[in-house]
Amino acid sequence: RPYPGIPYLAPSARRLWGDLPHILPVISLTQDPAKYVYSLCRQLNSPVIQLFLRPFSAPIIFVDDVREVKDILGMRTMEFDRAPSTQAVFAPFLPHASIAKRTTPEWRAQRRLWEGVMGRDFLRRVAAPRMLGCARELCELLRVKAEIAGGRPFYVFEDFDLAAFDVIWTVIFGRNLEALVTERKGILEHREDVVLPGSKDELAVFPTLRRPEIYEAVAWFVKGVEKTLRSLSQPWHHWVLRQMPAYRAKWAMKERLVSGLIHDTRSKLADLADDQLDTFEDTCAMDMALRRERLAYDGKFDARPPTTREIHDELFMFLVAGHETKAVTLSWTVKFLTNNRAAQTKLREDLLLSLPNGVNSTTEEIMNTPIPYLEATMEEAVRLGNIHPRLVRIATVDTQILGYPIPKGANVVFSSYVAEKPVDIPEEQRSKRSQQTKVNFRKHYDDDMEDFIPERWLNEKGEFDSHQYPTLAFSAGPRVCYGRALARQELRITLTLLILSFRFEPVPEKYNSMGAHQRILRVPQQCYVRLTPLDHAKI
Ligand code: HEM
Repeated sequence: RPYPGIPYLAPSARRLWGDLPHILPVISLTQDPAKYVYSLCRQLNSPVIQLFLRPFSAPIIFVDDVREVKDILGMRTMEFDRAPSTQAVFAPFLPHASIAKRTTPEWRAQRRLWEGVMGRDFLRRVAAPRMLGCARELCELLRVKAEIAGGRPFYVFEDFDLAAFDVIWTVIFGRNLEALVTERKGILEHREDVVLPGSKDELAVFPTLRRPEIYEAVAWFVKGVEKTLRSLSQPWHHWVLRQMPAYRAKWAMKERLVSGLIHDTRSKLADLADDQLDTFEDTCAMDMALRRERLAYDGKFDARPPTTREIHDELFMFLVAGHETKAVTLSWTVKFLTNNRAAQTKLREDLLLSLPNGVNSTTEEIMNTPIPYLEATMEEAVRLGNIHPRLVRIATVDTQILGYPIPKGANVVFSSYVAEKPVDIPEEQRSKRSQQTKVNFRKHYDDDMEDFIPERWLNEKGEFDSHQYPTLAFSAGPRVCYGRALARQELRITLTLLILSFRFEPVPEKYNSMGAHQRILRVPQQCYVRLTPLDHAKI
């Protein structure tokens, strides 16, 4: 039954399959499921609509208005919280991780243990050198592939994914997985198995190699989360999954590995006196969390110490949340730059001007040199890549959004895409705060928002200005993305090295779709590159 007072398509409310018959043609036309909802808001001329997506279930309320969404996520936290549907997706895989919990004092305490991990000192001192090392390895791998491909395009998403996993593994656990090095050696060993068609416009296909066991396990669990997300009965689907021998084997391996690493670190810290613990130089996120845990047990820290199970799941959550997000963002960035040659050239020129040591620049040089066009490119890629288009919440009280009544218990999906032309709303209909925060941004919309234009983030002096438009790609408020500083730093380092190491040449039209699949994230349907390695002496 529709919620009263919220617009919807009348035929959808009378049909078992609700809005699905409307959604499918739009997907085949736009190759992008998110587009249906944006267009329905315009069709119904309302920023708040309801959709019927599952038989015998309550409708889902959808809100598409950047200003109001930012205000609600940031300020109205007593009215909206983590939705049970999101909890149900993560709980079977990460039952004790903070991502699956409501915003309670217990959740806050759990988060507090990991506070320093996204702090500037840890990110610059510990994470940045490792990111630079992995970015160099990624370039080495791509150089080998480009040379073998001989000017043919090839699939690159898995290389980005492997690179992101290598980074998050070493940042979290302080050990080297060396997945990229192993992959490069494997490609060289199996060189004769690469399929090289006669035409340079056809794909070079590289053999699939064995990857580290933990990488394969995490990839398997991520697929499990995706399938659970799509299934009509999430508990039933997870029960089926748990019966599978593959699930049990991977779960047992993951349990052994992560528990072993926790145990080793606790033993390393066990002999340290309190003053030594205070000054101990952490070499990874696990060091930092377990050291803080020891101090907490010694009464030096005012939060309830999280349990070992919570620490275990939080570590695993970082592996899951912290690698595919970055690989997908990098994939979109590379696609945008491939199709915007002028932006790619300008970025390379600015990098060369700002970083005289080019690919040999240090992390300090890459991180501390202001390079406005690099910052603008990243912001624009994150905005337009739109990898997390929906933020799902439950209304915890009877409330309203833009004057539309929202009943307690309703599932509300907030759009985080800053590109659609806003539906006209009288200013007085907005919350007081959203009226006031309007001044925080120069603009909320331009007619070319569907285009990739890094310049939109530069002010008249040519400086990068993050307040040119609202941003929502990492969400907002207490449930804002926990890894955003890490993700931005890694994107900066990796993109710098990639653009200085390769020219991203145009890819044949049939391998250049800008369409997306909606999985947990909004993933490009195609992610191919055609690379010309750059000789720095000659650029
Ligand atoms: C460009 C890359 C990334 C993007 C665009 C992104 C985006 C997001 C968004 C939009 C959310 C909010 C979801 C919601 O409110 O429902 C989120 C949550 C989260 N992200 Fe990210 N993320 C990225 C990278 C990372 C990385 C690298 C990590 C970890 C190392 C991470 C860890 C998390 C965690 C733990 C949460 C859950 C926060 C909570 O408990 O509410 N993310 N991310």
